[in-house]
Amino acid sequence: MTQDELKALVGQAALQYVVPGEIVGVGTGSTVNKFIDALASMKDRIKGAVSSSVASTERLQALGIPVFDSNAVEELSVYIDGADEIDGRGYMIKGGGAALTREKIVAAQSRRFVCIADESKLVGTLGRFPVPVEVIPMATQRLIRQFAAMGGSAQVRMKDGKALVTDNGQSIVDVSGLRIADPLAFEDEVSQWPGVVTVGVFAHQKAAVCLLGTAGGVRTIEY
Ligand SMILES: O=C[C@H](O)[C@H](O)[C@H](O)COP(=O)(O)O
Repeated sequence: MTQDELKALVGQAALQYVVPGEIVGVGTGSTVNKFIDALASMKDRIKGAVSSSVASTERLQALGIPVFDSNAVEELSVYIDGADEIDGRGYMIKGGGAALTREKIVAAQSRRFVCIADESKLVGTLGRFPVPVEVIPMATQRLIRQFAAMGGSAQVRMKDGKALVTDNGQSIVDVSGLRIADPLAFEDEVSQWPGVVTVGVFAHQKAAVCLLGTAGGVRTIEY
């Protein structure tokens, strides 16, 4: 099976976690796009979605799925999203699609995070994928130096020759060369640095379940 087929497989499998009659939290990315397409088949049985990005909102609305503001909803039963890496404890790196801040917000208002990923995303220790960090642009260079001091190499993410601008009007730095043995401590530390909006390590908002797409089918991992 191709990676795209594995993504479609887990996108479809995630439907079993959607609670009929409720609003579902929806992440961002190529795997979630498969989930959104599958969700269209049950759009008449759900109230709608809270979305984590402009891109997902547009896709949901194009399929006729109502999108609610996160402030209009107190708690969601389930949040479904992909990951750039997930480890054996359900800790993740996210933000390869630059949507990490809104993803963390919607994950935080959800009781259960269901991660959908193809098997290439499963790692022993987080850090092979450069950690995305959303930052306030005026803090970028100082933060790059702070990451260097902890052994990382941070680069501003570019798009069309300019610093990428997130849905929230901020920048992203991608930090490579880190080995994140203690994701909770890493998230806690970096989140406190002035100028950091969101660090793309999801330890406090970790996955409760991972639906992993493998050549042998969907493997369900509960944490
Ligand atoms: O910002 C993007 C998100 O964190 C995505 O969930 C993550 O990058 C995985 O995306 P994909 O399913 O495209 O690999």
